[in-house]
Amino acid sequence: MTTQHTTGHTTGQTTGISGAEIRLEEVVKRYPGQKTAAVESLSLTIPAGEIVMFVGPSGCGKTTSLKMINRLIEPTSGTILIDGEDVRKSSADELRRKIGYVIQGGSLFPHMTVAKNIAIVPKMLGWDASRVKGRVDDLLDLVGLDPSRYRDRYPRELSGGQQQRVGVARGLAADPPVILMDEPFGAVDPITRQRLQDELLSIQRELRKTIVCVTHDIDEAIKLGDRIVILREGGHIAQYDTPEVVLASPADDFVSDFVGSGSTLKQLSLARVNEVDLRETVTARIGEPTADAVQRAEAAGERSVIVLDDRDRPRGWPWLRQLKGDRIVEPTEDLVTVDERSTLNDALDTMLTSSHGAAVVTGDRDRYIGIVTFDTVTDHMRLLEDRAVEERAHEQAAGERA
Ligand SMILES: Nc1ncnc2c1ncn2[C@@H]1O[C@H](COP(=O)(O)OP(=O)(O)OP(=O)(O)O)[C@@H](O)[C@H]1O
Repeated sequence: MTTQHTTGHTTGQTTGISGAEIRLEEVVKRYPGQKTAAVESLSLTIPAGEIVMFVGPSGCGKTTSLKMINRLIEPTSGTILIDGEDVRKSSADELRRKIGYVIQGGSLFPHMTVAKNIAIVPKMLGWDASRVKGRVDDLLDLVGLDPSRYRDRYPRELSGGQQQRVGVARGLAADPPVILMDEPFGAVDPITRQRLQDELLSIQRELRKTIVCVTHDIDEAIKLGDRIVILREGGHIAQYDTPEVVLASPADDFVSDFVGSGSTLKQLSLARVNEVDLRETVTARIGEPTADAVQRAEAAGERSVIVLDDRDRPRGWPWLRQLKGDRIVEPTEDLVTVDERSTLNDALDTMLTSSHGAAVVTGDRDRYIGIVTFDTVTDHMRLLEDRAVEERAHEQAAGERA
């Protein structure tokens, strides 16, 4: 699949970044009849290829700011530049090509199939039928839906999470350098939400778009954001920084109240699965004789095996006693995995739904890379707590000296 943006901008071509820089310069939005502006004067640079999360209390101007970028809302004054070009000078077609848009629930057209929903923008841009078809299948694959099973379904025949995946595919359809997302995962249950977030991180690792995403959820902002913009009323920036800095040194009381106390659990949201040691375990292939897999596992002292498909994707994690009745290894339906870029917090949630006290970890394109265990996470928590105690002692000693 083409991951490089090919419409003329040069940002990051050598580094694999396909996103474009976004600059807001003193952008103001005053709705008719409003006494105070919804956004008073917002200036901000969003680097190419990064995910920037907008958070803040209800009504602070997050959605207004986002929609001004693709001109769904016209700014009252100020300038917005994408890759140095003023969005006001772009035609509607150019904006569609440059900016994908994903909102809660995917907002799919109910009377159109999945394929038609995804193809809307490419068709508007005049792509020929075979290119559109190829693109739809690529995108379904990218968002983890088997094209042959899902392309001809209607939105009502999909779960909420699947609809949201199609919504993401539609946002990516014309390979735009910029994707805007408004509460994209707000309408799904926590486990699906976590999966969709993981998938977004995995897709982003591949595509390196510039993604601007509005959320109510500070944990989602910490997890997904390369940077977080915390807005207060009137679209004023309270802090704009990496999640690490926002958590470790909130700019003021407003930010620390909003972010919540720097508890160990919050710190677990900062640590990624790929930062701790993963454990190897025995794997088996779908279709191989069960006896072989059982023998390998028993020789290694394991009581279960991870079942992989022909593309190394985990498809089950049976106990050996469950396997013994079958002649060949079969997939099971209920395996929940975590992406290597997931937070330890998510891994912990996933483990709580598993009888193994561990979670299966996947990398690019959902390939199996190992397991993360409960003990590893609790060890890491202990390490963080020790560090925090040390830091407090250090600060106290410094205070006493002064
Ligand atoms: N079309 C409109 N006409 C008048 N006022 C509006 C309009 N849209 C939004 N506002 C007001 O502008 C301010 C910012 O709204 P906006 O939707 O951008 O906030 P938000 O931070 O996204 O809020 P939420 O988190 O509740 O979605 C609010 O005071 C809102 O009432």
